[in-house]
Amino acid sequence: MVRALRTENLKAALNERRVLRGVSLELQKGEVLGLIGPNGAGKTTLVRAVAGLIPHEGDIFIDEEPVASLDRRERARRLSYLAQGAESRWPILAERLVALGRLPHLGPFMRPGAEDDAAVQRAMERADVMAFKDRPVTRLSGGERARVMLARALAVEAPVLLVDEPTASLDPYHQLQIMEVLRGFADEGRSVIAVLHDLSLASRFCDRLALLHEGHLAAFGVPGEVLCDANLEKIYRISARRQKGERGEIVLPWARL
Ligand SMILES: Nc1ncnc2c1ncn2[C@@H]1O[C@H](COP(=O)(O)OP(=O)(O)OP(=O)(O)O)[C@@H](O)[C@H]1O
Repeated sequence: MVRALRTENLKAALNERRVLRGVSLELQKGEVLGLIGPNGAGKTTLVRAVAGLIPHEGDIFIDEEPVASLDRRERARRLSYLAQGAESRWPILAERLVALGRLPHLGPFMRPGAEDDAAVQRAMERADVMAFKDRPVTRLSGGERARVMLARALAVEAPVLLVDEPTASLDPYHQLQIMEVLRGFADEGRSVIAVLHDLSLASRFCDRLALLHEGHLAAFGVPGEVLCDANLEKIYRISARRQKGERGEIVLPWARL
């Protein structure tokens, strides 16, 4: 297995509050890694630190290169990020918004070429948003807009994709579709870190899970192990039922403890 990304003792503070307390994890090529944990555990802070959006201590490597050695454009080509609840306030047409995902590939004064157009089409087809391409994003439903924003992140065609709660506002059909899109993206040899709250989707579609709790990495491994009864009880304060799936156990949150 080849590593796509790793963090070493990653720490971050927000307004002097220590939020990440030394997280070391790694992402393999071809892997979907689910980043899970209760509200406030530090998941968004971790992906924002990896995306270079907040100051941090510790090291981040992409393809074994320290990200600190990459310029902004190169970092944006290597790592695509979809923020939690990403929105556009401007009535830009959906296709134009997706095309913004190609900006890291364009030099100053360069116009998009055939390869950029093809990447935009691929991303829109994957996210199932071709039907909205000529509509202003401000006139789409929340779930439709969320898929357009995902298409923008996919259009970068970066080796590493970071997505923060990509299924949050989607109906069950599109939740499954987006998880299949992320799976397909990784199966092509790219890598995904997805912040997820839905433990059944996480256990079904992710290769491994990183469980954050109070800024620490509480568990890291295959879903069945990370979502063991003891972790569910201690960290999530729930019990679960389990079902056999293609990749191991699928965990269905069942009762509060
Ligand atoms: N700007 C801020 N200043 C101070 N503390 C913050 C700030 N933003 C977030 N926090 C705190 O940092 C902690 C981690 O927040 P973060 O958003 O990373 O959690 P999360 O795991 O993504 O949570 P959720 O599942 O609720 O989205 C929380 O306790 C939160 O209250």
